[in-house]
Amino acid sequence: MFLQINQLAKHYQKGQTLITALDDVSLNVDQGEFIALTGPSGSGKTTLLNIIGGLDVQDSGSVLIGGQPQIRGNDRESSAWRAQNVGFVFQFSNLLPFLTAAQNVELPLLLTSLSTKERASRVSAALELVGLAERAGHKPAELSGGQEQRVAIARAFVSAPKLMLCDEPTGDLDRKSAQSILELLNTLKSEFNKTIIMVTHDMEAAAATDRQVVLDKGKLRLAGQPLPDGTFKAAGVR
Ligand SMILES: Nc1ncnc2c1ncn2[C@@H]1O[C@H](COP(=O)(O)OP(=O)(O)OP(=O)(O)O)[C@@H](O)[C@H]1O
Repeated sequence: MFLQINQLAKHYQKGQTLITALDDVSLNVDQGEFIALTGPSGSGKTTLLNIIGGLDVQDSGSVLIGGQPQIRGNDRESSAWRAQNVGFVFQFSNLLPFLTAAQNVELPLLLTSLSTKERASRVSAALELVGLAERAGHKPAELSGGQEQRVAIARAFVSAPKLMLCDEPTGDLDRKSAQSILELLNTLKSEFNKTIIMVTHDMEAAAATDRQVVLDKGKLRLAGQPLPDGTFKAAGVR
């Protein structure tokens, strides 16, 4: 089992109120699985994604990636751990506007010991993979929304993480661009054996994955095989 999430709980204190963001969440994910994480607004999806990726800390419970606990924090060691293990893709591409596509993709590699030449070769391979080799020298403002998201995926992929965590990656895109992003994520899964967890409100996007997991008020409710009409067949949470 590649990703093991055991009995996670997370609360936030907001004034006098204690908010339960995650309540006893357990989930196992195989290497090479593409999972959709769905559920109403405020159900804990982003909290779960951030805890898996080491950006947030749970109150209790554990997360093992490849059998190892995460290294958390904001220091160099935890940033390097994240670059090697987890690739993040967000709803908005968060590319740095003053850097070219290639320079944006290179960013996570600056934390590694790779040489300039090795970095350049990884960056071109990643841009090639997302179909944007010819746009390497373009700045984000010169790219379409879908292209920007492809660059963001190349940036998440370039450091060769086994796990890709995507928070509404198609949320800001038109249907056609969204479709091509979903195809790209499926390529990362099938050709590179990446494990992908994608938060989405879009049932069509969820149906493009292997399995849906639903959060409701911080509890994992159901997991099942998505059907083409966007509904899913209930199944036990593994
Ligand atoms: N930093 C924080 N401080 C206080 N409460 C928070 C914080 N982050 C999240 N929450 C609360 O925790 C709950 C879960 O939030 P989370 O962002 O994980 O939900 P979500 O399912 O991703 O929502 P959405 O679909 O709207 O993005 C919500 O009630 C939210 O208000």
